[in-house]
Amino acid sequence: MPGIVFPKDFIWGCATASYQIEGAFDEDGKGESIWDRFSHTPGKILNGDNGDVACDHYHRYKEDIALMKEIGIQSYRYSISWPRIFPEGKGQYNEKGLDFYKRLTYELLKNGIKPSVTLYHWDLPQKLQDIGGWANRDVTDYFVEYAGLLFEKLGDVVPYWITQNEPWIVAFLGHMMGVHAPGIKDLKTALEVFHNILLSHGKAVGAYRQLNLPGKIGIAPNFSTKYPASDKKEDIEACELADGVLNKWFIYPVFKGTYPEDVVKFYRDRGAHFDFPPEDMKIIGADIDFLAINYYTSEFVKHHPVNGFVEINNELSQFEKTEMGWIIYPKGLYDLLLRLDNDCNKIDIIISENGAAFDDKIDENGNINDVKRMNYIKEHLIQAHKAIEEGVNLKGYYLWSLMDNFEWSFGYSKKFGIIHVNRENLKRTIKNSGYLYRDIIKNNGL
Ligand SMILES: OC[C@H]1NNC[C@@H](O)[C@@H]1O
Repeated sequence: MPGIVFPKDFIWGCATASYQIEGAFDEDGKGESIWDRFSHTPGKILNGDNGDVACDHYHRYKEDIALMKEIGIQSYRYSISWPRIFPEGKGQYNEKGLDFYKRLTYELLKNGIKPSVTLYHWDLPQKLQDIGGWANRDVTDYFVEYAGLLFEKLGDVVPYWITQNEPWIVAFLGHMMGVHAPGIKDLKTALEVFHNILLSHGKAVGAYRQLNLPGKIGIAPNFSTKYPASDKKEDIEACELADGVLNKWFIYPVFKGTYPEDVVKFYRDRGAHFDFPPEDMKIIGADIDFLAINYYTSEFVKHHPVNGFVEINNELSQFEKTEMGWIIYPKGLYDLLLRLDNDCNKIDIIISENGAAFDDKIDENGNINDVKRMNYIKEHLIQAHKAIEEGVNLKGYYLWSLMDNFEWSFGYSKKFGIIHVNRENLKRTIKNSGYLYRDIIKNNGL
């Protein structure tokens, strides 16, 4: 493979999220989050794991930033824990909580690492869940109050802001499947939550614009590319529906001012319809500076007589899978990038998450030769580069994740890090994938 070189100003980053790495779940005035509540509820998380300590990043952030510097990370995507800032979700803010993020942000800047801040990565203050959570439209205004404080306190030094992480996961895993916090299982609630999260995003973008800040603001949906399992008409239609439920359900409201009609009908036919003021769509469609995409895998789709579609990756033995059971399908990233370039008016795109969980082995010398993760990274970067050559405005890549961390309902059993974290003593060890990433960054390519 001839040397692949990315554009000279391409951003090489890595990503984490507050609940997954910080720990200090009740320290310095932090309020309870819905993930504190969920992970403290017996039976919700594998092995009874929780984020009480996590990777103790709250206390070890300087050590972690030193590791980022050793690898050469140019930008660090982290999320802010809303209940650390507003323990009750609104009202009086917690100076000590804000101080942690000031210290973290300035330590990054001191080390020449660009901060990329995600305002919401799932840890809603429990007090807001107690009044309905994201299904309560008032929470969109409390989100703007929270975002506004951070814009005011950090907006002059943080160049990249992401309003919401994976609205679809929050809405459907948290409010329809019940496998994420707050553990609700109701389709209508999930649809209301999804809408309110997009509404909160649009309102926060509006607030950001009012302040004339020097940075850029976007949103980070999760996408996966859908392929029909056969060229049968019924499978092609099923694939269209699956693409609508996940991908179009985000793209249409944010970029086309409406929800996709076929999917609205799909939900209405299942007794779930939600109403909202039509002027919401203008707010949701606020102009953003970049689209941040989280891509891990793709799905092959078949017709299903009752549900309309079924995803059949579990039956596909021809693809290697990660520890999450997700097929490794790098071309899905290329196809997604070309599609988004077309559907989203050639907007600047950042890959805000891409990575893989594997069952890493530590050798007798304490080294971790995680070849599968190294191959995953290389293969996806090759596809990303192909998309750039096709004219896609891809501006950066944030690897998920900097370190092994709390993988939601799977607890600490699934490891995505390029840095290993010993669960006994929290010792950090850079894996061979971390050294590979160091070389990729140094060479600005493969
Ligand atoms: O499953 C891997 C990642 N996916 N996107 C959201 C993150 O919080 C997850 O750890």
